[in-house]
Amino acid sequence: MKKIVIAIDGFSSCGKSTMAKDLAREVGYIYVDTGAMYRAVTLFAMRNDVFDAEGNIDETRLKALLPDVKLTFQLNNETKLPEVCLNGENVERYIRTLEVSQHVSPIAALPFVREKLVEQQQAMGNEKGIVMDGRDIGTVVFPNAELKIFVTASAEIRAQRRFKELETKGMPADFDEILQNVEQRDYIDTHRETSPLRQADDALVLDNSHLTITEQKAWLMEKFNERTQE
Ligand SMILES: Nc1ncnc2c1ncn2[C@@H]1O[C@H](COP(=O)(O)OP(=O)(O)O)[C@@H](O)[C@H]1O
Ligand SMILES: Nc1ccn([C@@H]2O[C@H](COP(=O)(O)OP(=O)(O)O)[C@@H](O)[C@H]2O)c(=O)n1
Repeated sequence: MKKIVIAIDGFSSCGKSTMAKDLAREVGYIYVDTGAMYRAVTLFAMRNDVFDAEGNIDETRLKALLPDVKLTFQLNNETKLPEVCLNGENVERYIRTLEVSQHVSPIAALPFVREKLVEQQQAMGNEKGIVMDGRDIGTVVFPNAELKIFVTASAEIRAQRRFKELETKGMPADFDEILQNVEQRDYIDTHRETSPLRQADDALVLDNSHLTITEQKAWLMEKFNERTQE
């Protein structure tokens, strides 16, 4: 069967990585969470005094430090999923906090940050057989991807899903704060100048507001089978 590239984009917290991971596991493809890469750079910026007390970014400082940032992925033996490492340190458990979520979109809007990460993402897709999720995968990273999905769901439903997830992970947060963060990131991600979040013209749209994880998995599997058998 021919190997393809699958690009999954969409709004924050709508289930992109859940779908992407499920499919990759099922068909034996590599899964890449590009949001984790932007989150890791954000964690690096937070640890290295790139933000001032008001949350403004010292771009000159970040630009100077960025060549020292090395992102790699390490397979978790239990979950069999790749986890992001920042200069060799597995930072998976630090990058999903609300604090990182509150700083990530302005960092991801910086062209010099995107340039570095997009280059690494494109190199990972050279051999195909990859499922990548993010905001600009079908539009910028892999404009020729054989299968492009654009996922969406209402902001309230997305915030509820994230709320439940943080609670389960033992990182409880305020629902209104999560909702505000989801809406704020959607705004920044869709309005930034470089590679804004938008649906690729040839993407299939999935509103999964009222789909279960099992239903969305089956939907994606069907699309995958169609594309690989064409
Ligand atoms: N269809 C669905 N119904 C209910 N919860 C879902 C669904 N899809 C994903 N989730 C849950 O929503 C949360 C966010 O999903 P995730 O895949 O991390 O979203 P994204 O990658 O788009 O940010 C996770 O806790 C996940 O288990
Ligand atoms: N390809 C990508 C992936 C993420 N991002 C940025 O990184 C942030 C975090 O991405 P994520 O996928 O982890 O976000 P969630 O939807 O999982 O909360 C997004 O809000 C975007 O600002 C991006 O700009 N481009």
